[in-house]
Amino acid sequence: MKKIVVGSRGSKLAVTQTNWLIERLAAAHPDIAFELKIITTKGDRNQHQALDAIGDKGLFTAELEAELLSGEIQMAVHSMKDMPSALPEGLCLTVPPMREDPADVLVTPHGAASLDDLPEGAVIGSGSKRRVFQLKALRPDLQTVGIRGNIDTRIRKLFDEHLDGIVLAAAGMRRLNVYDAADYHLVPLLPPAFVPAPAQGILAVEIREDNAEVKALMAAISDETARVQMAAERSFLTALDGDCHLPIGAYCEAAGDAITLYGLYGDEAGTRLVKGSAAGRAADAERLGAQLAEQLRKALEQPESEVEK
Ligand SMILES: NCc1[nH]cc(CCC(=O)O)c1CC(=O)O
Repeated sequence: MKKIVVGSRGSKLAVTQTNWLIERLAAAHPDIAFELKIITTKGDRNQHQALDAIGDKGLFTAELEAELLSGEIQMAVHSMKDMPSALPEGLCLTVPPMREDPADVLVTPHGAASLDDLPEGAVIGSGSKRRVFQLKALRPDLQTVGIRGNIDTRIRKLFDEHLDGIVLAAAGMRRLNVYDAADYHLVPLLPPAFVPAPAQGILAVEIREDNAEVKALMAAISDETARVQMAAERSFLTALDGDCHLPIGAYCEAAGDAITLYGLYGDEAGTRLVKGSAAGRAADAERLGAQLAEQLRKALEQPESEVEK
């Protein structure tokens, strides 16, 4: 029986979503054995350092990419939103499988029904500039504290550190089956009002460019809408040369062939944050991303631009 080795980081989320993908591939290709291989990355070994402090690109991907290039694994699975915008020579992404929930979600111990229900001066845990600056634009009285660790750790810190809330990706919570729980409450922060990270909820399947065989295997479980959304959102990110030091968000709404891309861009200090949108056709997804990026880059340079409410 032919064997395909699928590489993944060892975090609970990474393993869960890689197994999700393997199950789908195995169902579509019963004659092939798909095998999980866990690979530790530099990002996994530096759990307690702030991401900003480590800060190099490919923190969670470099070791997997080395094993793709050497042929030890044939596929590497990541969260698309953690993928650097440029891939190493010789590697590419396949068309992705169906997208999970793209929204962010505020997790609270109080049972707040909306952001407005949070107490005055509430303390929210998040280390993401995109999340923090958007929250403060909506509720300027909110305080924020940095928080790191995997999803379970962050949920534990919500209680241990007596926070009023944390912001997580709905996708990760749903994949780990912790979206519904008795001891906390959820306030979905829905796009386009609250803009998620580019490609949040989409899985990246990275392969060698010359491996037509695995590319063809992925075709059986690929999703055209996710492909178009990924093209538009990632093109926006790439055009802004985005890294995690800047607040950058993008969400592409797709209704058949008609797409609308929503973007968020700001400066490092969060003193300026601009939002905008551009509409077009699915075939123009990449061009739309680059065009919206240019529009927002210019808007941010205008002295009168300010934090949007
Ligand atoms: N930054 C970590 C990370 N990378 C991917 C996800 C969730 C899954 C996804 O967005 O696809 C998360 C957790 C989070 O942001 O809450």
